[in-house]
Amino acid sequence: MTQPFLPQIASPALQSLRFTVYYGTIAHTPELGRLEVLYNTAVGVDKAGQIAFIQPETVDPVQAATSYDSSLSAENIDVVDISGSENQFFFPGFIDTHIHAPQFPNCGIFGNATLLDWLETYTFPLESSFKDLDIAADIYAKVVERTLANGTTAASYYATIHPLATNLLADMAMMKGQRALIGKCCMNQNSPQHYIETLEECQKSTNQVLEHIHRRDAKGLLIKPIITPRFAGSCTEDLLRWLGDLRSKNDYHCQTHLSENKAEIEWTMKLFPDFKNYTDIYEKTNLLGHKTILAHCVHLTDEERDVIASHGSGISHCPTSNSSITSGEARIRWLLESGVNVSLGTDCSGGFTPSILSVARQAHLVSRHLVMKTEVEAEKLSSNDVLYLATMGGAKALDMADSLGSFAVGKKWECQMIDLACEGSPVDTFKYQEPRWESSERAEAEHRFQDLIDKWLFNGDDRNVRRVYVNGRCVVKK
Ligand SMILES: O=c1[nH]c(=O)c2nc[nH]c2[nH]1
Ligand SMILES: [Zn+2]
Repeated sequence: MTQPFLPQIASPALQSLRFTVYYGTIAHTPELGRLEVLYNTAVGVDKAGQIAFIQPETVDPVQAATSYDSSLSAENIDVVDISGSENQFFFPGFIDTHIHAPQFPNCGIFGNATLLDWLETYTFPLESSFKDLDIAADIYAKVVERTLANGTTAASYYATIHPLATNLLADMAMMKGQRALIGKCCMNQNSPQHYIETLEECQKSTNQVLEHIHRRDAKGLLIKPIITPRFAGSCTEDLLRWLGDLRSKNDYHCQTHLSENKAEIEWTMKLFPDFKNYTDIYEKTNLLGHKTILAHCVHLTDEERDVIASHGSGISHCPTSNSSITSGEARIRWLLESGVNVSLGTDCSGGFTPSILSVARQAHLVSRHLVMKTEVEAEKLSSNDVLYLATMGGAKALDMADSLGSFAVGKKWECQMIDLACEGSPVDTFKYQEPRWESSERAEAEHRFQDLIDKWLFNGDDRNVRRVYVNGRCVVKK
């Protein structure tokens, strides 16, 4: 069958690039709980958007570039210099591993609902309107713009059941320069009559979306498909098996919801009585792999956690959603300690905010609520823990830890330039708020910076995100 003509999209994240040196403070959380800050650092970024060198404590960024490669000179490189400001720094882009793009208009609208009635009352009516491509184009443009403006350089999106609207979401991410996994939502049972597919329709539309994304970005430079059964309750066993086999044959990413709410678990086990537990449904239908992202996981048993760990699947922790629709508190330390990788998801619109910074803040607070119940102090997550989940944790969940999540030679320059003292900044910084107890200048500087990071986490927002870089290119400039 000949394919219809597909016009090219010029993505700002794939435009040609000169060798660029970024110069100033860089900060990241390369390991759980550890903040590393490098001052007066020159980071060389090559034409492919990859980090070529990182040279801390440098006085001359051009010289750093020419000593890396003698064919470079001041004329053929660009320098972005933020070294003059104590309140500006580069930080890895946020990675949102669970977001429902079509639910964006409902952010903040959830009343007193809990999961199953929330789906019926708020979510399915909105999602079903995406058969209208004008509505889809409008909302998908906004969600990509809004998440990028909040420093989200990569996102794993759920779309709706509609293949054409899902293709539009892929195009929108590409056009605006956001790295994205795009999932056509699959559901063939327990859904409203006007918002459901048969098994055959779902197979056909899933293939239509896979084909579109492969044609749009054959090498997966920016966008990739992700197999997306909504959750067990909305899929028959034969659909789950078909999707599981598709996933494993092609080594595709996969995403779904797991163990979010107690009523949901009870209902799911009634629908699938031959399975041991909720996780077993996904394991037996071949949906668990190292590129599978499981959202929520609030009420897992030890046995389920171990099965997830054995498959290397990642978890998307969605604490704003879990608080809003009263699902519970996921035990993140318990998951991390068993070797399960955890990342963060906004889960718009179960979650009310498109900002991963806000979600990180909520993850920090929810861990304290857990401690108030369990009295196990070790369950508390630190600022550096939650920033790790927002960046490196996300990179691992997307199976992109080799290229995203922190600053290292060979990784992509995919980050945000944060300014805590920009005009209109919600963060107040005080000159006299100096560290009080340090024995060395370096320790003093590190504490001062940790304070700044904490203030950013708790008081910052998108106003502090001044530039966003994806694949080495600036895609947001405010
Ligand atoms: O947070 C959630 N959002 C959803 O859209 C959904 N669908 C099934 N389960 C879900 N959970
Ligand atoms: Zn969700």
